[in-house]
Amino acid sequence: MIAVIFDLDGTLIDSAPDIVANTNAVLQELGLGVLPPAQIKGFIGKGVGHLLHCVLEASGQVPDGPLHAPMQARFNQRYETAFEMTVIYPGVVKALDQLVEMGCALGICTNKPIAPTHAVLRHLGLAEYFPVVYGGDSLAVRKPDPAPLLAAVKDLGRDRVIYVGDSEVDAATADAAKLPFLIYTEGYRKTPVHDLPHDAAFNDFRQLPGLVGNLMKG
Ligand SMILES: O=C(O)COP(=O)(O)O
Ligand SMILES: [Mg+2]
Repeated sequence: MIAVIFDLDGTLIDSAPDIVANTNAVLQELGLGVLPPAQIKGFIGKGVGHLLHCVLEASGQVPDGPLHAPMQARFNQRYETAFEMTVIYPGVVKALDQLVEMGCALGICTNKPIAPTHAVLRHLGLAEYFPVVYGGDSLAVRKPDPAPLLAAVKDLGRDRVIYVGDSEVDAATADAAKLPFLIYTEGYRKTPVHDLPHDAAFNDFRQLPGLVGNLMKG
């Protein structure tokens, strides 16, 4: 039997508008100027610590200097309710229902911290699909280290597993975990798809159950 494990930001949900707003609100609280949304969006993918490192650097501050810890505390405080603008990508719910009907077990492995991950899944009505959820702070290491993904694989207890994500980090994580990888091309990736290791690419969630079905057969 098969398990399908998903990345979250840029894969199942478009959360960038809230991450951008949260970042700029914190920058303003600290008396720093706001950054362009596209620039902040480019920093998503390696967890909050890395995002704020890049934001401080782009703001002309020392990336891991004295502002980093207070900024992270403020960001995390807001993060658990920062989902007003976050939406599920089109076709995701139907695809998840179809995967469940096909007998797949579903999980999440994201670099978003676990508290806002659970909060946004509940808020969007997605929580019940995922008995196994690993966040960026669930273990001592995060993606691209394969450990959280491999822990999710172990918890789901299926003999075949596919990882689905949108980014360079997800491709590297699946590669390190030696798992088949499906890449959703409408998320926050910066690298051309053909430069990333992947088994198949899709731009519409209506394609996903068929791609999973093909990998199950192969
Ligand atoms: O929080 C991040 O940096 C990205 O989260 P993701 O792993 O769900 O894409
Ligand atoms: Mg992502």
